[in-house]
Amino acid sequence: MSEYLPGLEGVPATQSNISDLDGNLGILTYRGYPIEELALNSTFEETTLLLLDGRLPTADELAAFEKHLRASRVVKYNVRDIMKSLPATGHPMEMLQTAVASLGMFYPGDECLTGGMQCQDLNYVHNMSVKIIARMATIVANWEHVRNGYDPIPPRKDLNYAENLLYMFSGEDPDPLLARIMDACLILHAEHTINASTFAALVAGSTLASPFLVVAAAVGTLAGPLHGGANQRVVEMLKEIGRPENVRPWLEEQLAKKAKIWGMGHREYKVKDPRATILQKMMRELMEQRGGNMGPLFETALALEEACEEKLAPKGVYANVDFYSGILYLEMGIPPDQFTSIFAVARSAGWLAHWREQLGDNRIFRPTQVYSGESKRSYVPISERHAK
Ligand SMILES: CC(=O)SCCNC(=O)CCNC(=O)[C@H](O)C(C)(C)COP(=O)(O)OP(=O)(O)OC[C@H]1O[C@@H](n2cnc3c(N)ncnc32)[C@H](O)[C@@H]1OP(=O)(O)O
Ligand SMILES: O=C([O-])CC(=O)C(=O)O
Repeated sequence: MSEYLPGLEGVPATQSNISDLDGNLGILTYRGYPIEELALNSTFEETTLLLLDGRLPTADELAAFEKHLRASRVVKYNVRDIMKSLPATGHPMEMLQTAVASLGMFYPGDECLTGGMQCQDLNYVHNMSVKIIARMATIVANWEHVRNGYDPIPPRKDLNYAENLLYMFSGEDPDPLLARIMDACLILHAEHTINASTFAALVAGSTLASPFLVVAAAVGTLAGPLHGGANQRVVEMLKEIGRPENVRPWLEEQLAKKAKIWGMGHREYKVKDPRATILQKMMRELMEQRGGNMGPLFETALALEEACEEKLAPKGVYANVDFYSGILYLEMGIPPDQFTSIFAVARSAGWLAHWREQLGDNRIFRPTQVYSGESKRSYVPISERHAK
């Protein structure tokens, strides 16, 4: 019998050439390029094409891709009507999963199947990927207005992906610095090897489900607080702590209760997540640009990270990507329950790159289990059963 490893820790579930990480050194690369270089020099559009195609595009290729993305932003009014019918009190990730799945209903067909085999049509795979990645931002930003009883703000073709995302939230021309920070955030969140949501996407993709359902499966998986949903919890936690001087007694109490410290810990990293280092630096630079006052949330986060290092570093638990992202999103006017949706917008690039890779050499995911239930027994008529 094979050994059961809870959470599949250390079990290779796929072979991929999209991204790689070294959890002991805190190194993350997309297609071989260090994340620090991409965050500094690339754009979300260019990084997306890198993830999808495997190489950095030429200027012409990038321009054509950007044009295609810009032309694909509008969401059909039927999808907006579905969104309008959803309760405003629901979580934005539930709306996002519903809306992405419903998008697929407008593009029916069995293009994923070629004579019962996986899709070999790279044009179809690329076009569907562009459709989904472009519309993710529109759906997420539209929801902000729909749930507040307003008409959504239509996308603009003259703005890049990050600028347009911020514009669709606020209705105002985005601040160039905040737009550049959002662009870097999207790059940092675009891909991360075989995390839980990417695994969910692969499992769905391996059944030859449509790309809309692949992404819907991944959105649902990202939503949980042990994964992407942690970014919302981090800001709620920092607000609860309130001030840096409250950190230590609060932390003692949480650890005594064996409670989770949101934004801390990672299955793969045994050092600080390199993305958290970049996000923290961006937050510091933003605050310095604004006169040097770090603000209570950021100061509390810095104090909490320092206190956690004493208590949790011996277990290899350090800040992960979700620890500083939310504080940055707040500065951009994004409400906390939309933080994970912004993560999903970015990660759609990685999910679809993995979908394409999976289709290239597909075999359905069907692992085995270690059965731990009763051995064979005979059915008991209801009249002969007794409460225990
Ligand atoms: C984008 C992302 O998904 S990044 C991750 C976002 N998630 C979070 O921030 C939620 C908080 N973190 C966690 O729950 C975990 O660290 C996970 C889910 C990320 C990783 O889980 P696992 O790899 O299964 O680690 P596991 O839960 O076994 O933790 C190992 C040890 O570190 C401790 N630990 C791990 N994370 C934390 C934390 N955030 N707070 C307190 N203790 C922690 C565990 O209690 C455990 O201690 P023990 O050995 O004394 O029992
Ligand atoms: O890799 C993981 O398990 C979670 C993570 O950091 C991500 O998906 O970005």
